[in-house]
Amino acid sequence: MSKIKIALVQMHVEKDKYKNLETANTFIKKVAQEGCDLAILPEMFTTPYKTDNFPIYAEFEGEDSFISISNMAKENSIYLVGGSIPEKDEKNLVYNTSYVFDRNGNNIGKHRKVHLFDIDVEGGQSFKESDTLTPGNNITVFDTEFGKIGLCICFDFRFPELARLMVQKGAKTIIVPAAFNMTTGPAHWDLMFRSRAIDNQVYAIGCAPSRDINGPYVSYGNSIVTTPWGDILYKMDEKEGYKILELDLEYVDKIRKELPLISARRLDLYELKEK
Ligand SMILES: NC(=O)CC(=O)C(=O)O
Repeated sequence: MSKIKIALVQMHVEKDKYKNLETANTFIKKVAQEGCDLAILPEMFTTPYKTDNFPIYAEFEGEDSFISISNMAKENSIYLVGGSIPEKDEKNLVYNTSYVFDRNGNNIGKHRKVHLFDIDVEGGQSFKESDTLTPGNNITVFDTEFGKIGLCICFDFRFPELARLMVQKGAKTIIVPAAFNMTTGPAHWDLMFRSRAIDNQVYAIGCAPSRDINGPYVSYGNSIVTTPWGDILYKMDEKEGYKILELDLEYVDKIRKELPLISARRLDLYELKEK
């Protein structure tokens, strides 16, 4: 299967977790009816993006949000990258976790954000995920009938090594539930997606919450798809909405053949390894 219809769901996130799950459900039904194969929700779509909220909204794997995302996939017979949600473990450590479900609602992927978003930009955005979150330790690639897809969360995508390791594991597409802000978004969002796409000759897909200027963290929005050639195939604005796009995965092979980068690496001189 070389063509995949993906949907970006740039939803509004509010305080009520169950209202957020309902909003996601409404969008997922709609994009499935319009023929989408795989839908993507934003980073931390069950809670306003605020460190204090994460432990309060956190759930064990298999609890309400997990079940609800799995049901959305199953009832609509689509692959679903469930943005991310705060997940807690038996030691009460909290992670920023993305779950992926197949068309039968089976959990086929899980990524815990590996690089925590700790920044302090003078005159701009400050944030410290490590106040309440613990980083994950895995590089994540999941399998579909459309081939292998890499998955990471927002700040993770700033680290070129991680994207390259996903590609070394076979990814031709990389999906990134994300939430840039009004300091880093205008400066780096497009550039980061285009850079990772060119470096790795992949489709790079970012899905963000819509912008809420009254929220504790103002999301940049602008959910995006960049091509293996580095073009922006599509970019949303800041408002709530969705977009379905067809991606041709043979285009990845074409670009990799015409402009060989992955195959032309000097592995006798340097090497990147997963530990
Ligand atoms: N929210 C993030 O993890 C990252 C982000 O906003 C940025 O890198 O900028």
